[in-house]
Amino acid sequence: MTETIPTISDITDAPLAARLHSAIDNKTKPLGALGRLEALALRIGSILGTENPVLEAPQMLVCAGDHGLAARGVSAFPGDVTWQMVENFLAGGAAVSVLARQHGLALTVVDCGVRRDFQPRPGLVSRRIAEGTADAATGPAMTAAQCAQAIVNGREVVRALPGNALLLGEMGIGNSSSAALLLSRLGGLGIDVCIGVGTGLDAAGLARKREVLRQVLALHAGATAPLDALAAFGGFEIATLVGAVLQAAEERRVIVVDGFIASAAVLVAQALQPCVVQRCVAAHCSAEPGHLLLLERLGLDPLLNLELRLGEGSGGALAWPLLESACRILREMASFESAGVSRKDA
Ligand SMILES: O=C(O)c1ccc[n+]([C@@H]2O[C@H](COP(=O)([O-])O)[C@@H](O)[C@H]2O)c1
Ligand SMILES: Cc1cc2nc[nH]c2cc1C
Repeated sequence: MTETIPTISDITDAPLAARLHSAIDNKTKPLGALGRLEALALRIGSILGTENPVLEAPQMLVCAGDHGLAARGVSAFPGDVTWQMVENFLAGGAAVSVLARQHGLALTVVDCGVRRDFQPRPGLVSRRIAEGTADAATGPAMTAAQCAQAIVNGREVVRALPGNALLLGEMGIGNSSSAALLLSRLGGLGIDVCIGVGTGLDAAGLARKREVLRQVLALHAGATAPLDALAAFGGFEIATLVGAVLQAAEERRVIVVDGFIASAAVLVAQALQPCVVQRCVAAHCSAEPGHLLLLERLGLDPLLNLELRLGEGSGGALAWPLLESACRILREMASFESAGVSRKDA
């Protein structure tokens, strides 16, 4: 049986980091001229434990689930959009479907608890906990047992996937509320700065979301431990992603973090096992205002700032070519010595 929380080791390796630094500095370019791509190359080399990293069989994992809280009008869209978008992912028409195809990312969609049954088909993995979470405004979104099961599910799904890179994606109407609540509780921030328009609330909708989330936070004042907060605020797709992050970290895969909601899953995983973040690359900074605050708490610098607020893993897919370029720079760029290029005058 899979344990819920694995121990994630510290992968700090000073001699390897020094070799990577010197390999990057000896490439045919002025010192530091490849900017943040150099830090990215260093990070990927450190995660994969080599000066010649090759990203293999990258996996885009989109976890989907419904939220009881969505019935309280905290989203601009109806809950049915969760299952409709799962169909769209599988039919190949969603943004993440298009971008995953473009970049050669294998797409797996996990039904973690969508309020609708799906016909089995390739690319869909069924790991349903229930037909959506309970309403977090009246009690915990999930039980401790459901939360633990969702984490184990995420671990098992990733364990069965090939490759050494995992891109995180999610879908769930109402899940920007879960992410805001998790950030507030685990990040020690007032709820107001953690809330944004999500799928596009108007001013009245945003005011309603603020009011609902203040009440939810107060109802679960005692849920301060990471797993208690996760169970209180949901959702199933976030808990499944927590398991996916823990498993990928244990296997030393490169973890590409998407927007606000995927990052909230990493925040929970970090609270459980701080070293998971060593394996993470932040793809982008979402337009959802809490995301920047969340990334600061993770200590991650986002690669892109395209004002995305879509989720699905779309930002991870867009950032993917940068990770591939960083690896190619390490593997294929000539050094001053090998190319016979003169160094800077002393
Ligand atoms: O990832 C983000 O930064 C992001 C920001 C805003 C919205 N989303 C997506 O929109 C949904 C959540 O928004 P909401 O308004 O329903 O809470 C969910 O399906 C997410 O994938 C995602
Ligand atoms: C259409 C739509 C697509 C999405 N993809 C991720 N979250 C979403 C929310 C909506 C509403």
